[in-house]
Amino acid sequence: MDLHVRYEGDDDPQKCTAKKLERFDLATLHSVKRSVPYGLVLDPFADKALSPADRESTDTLVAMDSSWESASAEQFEIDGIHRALPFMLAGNPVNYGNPYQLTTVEAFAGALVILGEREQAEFLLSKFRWGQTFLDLNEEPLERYAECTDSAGVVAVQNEYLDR
Ligand SMILES: C[S@@+](CC[C@H](N)C(=O)[O-])C[C@H]1O[C@@H](n2cnc3c(N)ncnc32)[C@H](O)[C@@H]1O
Repeated sequence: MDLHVRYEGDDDPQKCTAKKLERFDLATLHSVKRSVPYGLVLDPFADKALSPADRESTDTLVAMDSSWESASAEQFEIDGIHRALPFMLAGNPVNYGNPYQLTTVEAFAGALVILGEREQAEFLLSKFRWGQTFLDLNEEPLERYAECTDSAGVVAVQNEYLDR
């Protein structure tokens, strides 16, 4: 899938995972909203969870890279199909083990696995020393989300993890 990032640029560029993806030519960064192409927008404020059914709608995945401190619903006012990611744990050293607050590369990778593009997910994560940790931590839920047919199924699986 084509990966695009609405880039706010308020995080340390040395640590920013979107910047690193750009350096490897794996994602395109956009500093203005209007240049972001229409696609599936990874949006933690969205009402609907991403599911394999979304794969049919587009070949374009969009994330919004800003620091979590400044992330607001307004920043996600991007034209596209907005989806939240279901329960997953961060594998990066800054937020290790925390649910939902993923880095941009983790969000892309989790979404790609759910959408049936595991190879691309593994390739992105291979550029990060902790990348495999993300896949290991979330192996079982990711596999189960990827087997669901729709968003309701993904939410039902997610609820099993939240109830534990
Ligand atoms: C807030 S930025 C933080 C990026 C961080 N500075 C980095 O270097 O990767 C992470 C982005 O990944 C996506 N993302 C992360 N967790 C998500 C979730 N639970 N649901 C949907 N999208 C999510 C969103 O596009 C979000 O804006």
